[in-house]
Amino acid sequence: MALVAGRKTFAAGKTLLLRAGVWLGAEAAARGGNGARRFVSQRVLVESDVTAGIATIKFKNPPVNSLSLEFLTEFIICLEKLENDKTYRGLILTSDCPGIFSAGLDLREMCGKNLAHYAEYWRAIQETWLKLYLSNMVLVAAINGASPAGGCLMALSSDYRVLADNPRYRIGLNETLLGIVAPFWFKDVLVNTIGHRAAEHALQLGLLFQPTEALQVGMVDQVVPEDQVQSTALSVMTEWLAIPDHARQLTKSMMRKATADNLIKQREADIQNFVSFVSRDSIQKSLQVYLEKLKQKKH
Ligand SMILES: CC/C=C\C/C=C\C/C=C\C/C=C/C(=O)SCCNC(=O)CCNC(=O)[C@H](O)C(C)(C)COP(=O)(O)OP(=O)(O)OC[C@H]1O[C@@H](n2cnc3c(N)ncnc32)[C@H](O)[C@@H]1OP(=O)(O)O
Repeated sequence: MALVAGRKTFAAGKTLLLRAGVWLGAEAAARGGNGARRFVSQRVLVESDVTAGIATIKFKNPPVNSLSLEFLTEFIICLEKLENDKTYRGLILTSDCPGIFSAGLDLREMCGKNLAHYAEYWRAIQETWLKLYLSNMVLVAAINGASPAGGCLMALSSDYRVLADNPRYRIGLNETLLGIVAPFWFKDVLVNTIGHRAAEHALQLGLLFQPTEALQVGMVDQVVPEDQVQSTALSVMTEWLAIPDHARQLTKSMMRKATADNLIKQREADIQNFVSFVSRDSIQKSLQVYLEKLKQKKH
């Protein structure tokens, strides 16, 4: 097992420092005789079935799988490894944290930090989304927990969404409830999924949908009993993998390219927008109040 601290080159010639020890010697991990491999990194678990060509990424960033910079760094590396390894044609995204798919962006990365940090963080968010949204693999989200904001975006960026039937597992882009605004590319992905009118309604009110509502509005494709989420994701994956890759990939690209290009052509401006927005005193105050409310909820 090799622990490395290095540099990861991102688009636009920028680099993201790998702060965390990240395990890159994945292939050396336990490799069963049945074609099963298990990659391990600190915050991202990758299990794979080589024979079927299917990998499963389990988010493992307790307590709530927030998208911290360290988590995103590991996640991007895992995604790249899978994308570049032609063994894998399908990827299931799910969570290792009971009851939470992902709490979305890590609010601590957006509070009380300097401008360079906000820029670095936002670039990692953009990179994660572009890699997910444009993946050549079939992506199925097995949503086994709450999925607000950035967590919802990860699910929406998949090709198919299976949500556990538990009223506590709400999903949606709730940014306005935090006093912030969903970026235009979050909005674009929501519009592509549920249509303009429903997206406008959901975004303005920051709606978090319960499973039956999410199914009704088209935010997820299937709602199943909690203990059937993984098996359903797997059988959906098998169906999708029956389609010839080249035809499916070109079709996916045809459907998604314009949305991704919209961000790609203005990545730097989008970073600057985020930095100037999030560093405003009023926004910092809103985020701090929201974080404080989350903390006090327990007491
Ligand atoms: C002009 C516009 C230009 C540019 C755009 C600008 C800005 C917009 C930018 C970005 C868009 C933002 C996207 C986001 O994703 S923001 C994050 C939104 N997420 C949420 O609202 C979820 C908040 N969390 C919850 O609702 C609950 O925690 C949850 C349902 C996920 C789980 O509930 P549970 O009861 O199981 O746990 P808690 O006790 O609430 O939490 C445990 C622990 O974790 C901390 N926590 C929770 N969520 C976050 C988070 N997102 N980031 C950081 N920390 C989080 C929580 O405070 C608790 O901490 P502690 O008390 O210390 O244990």
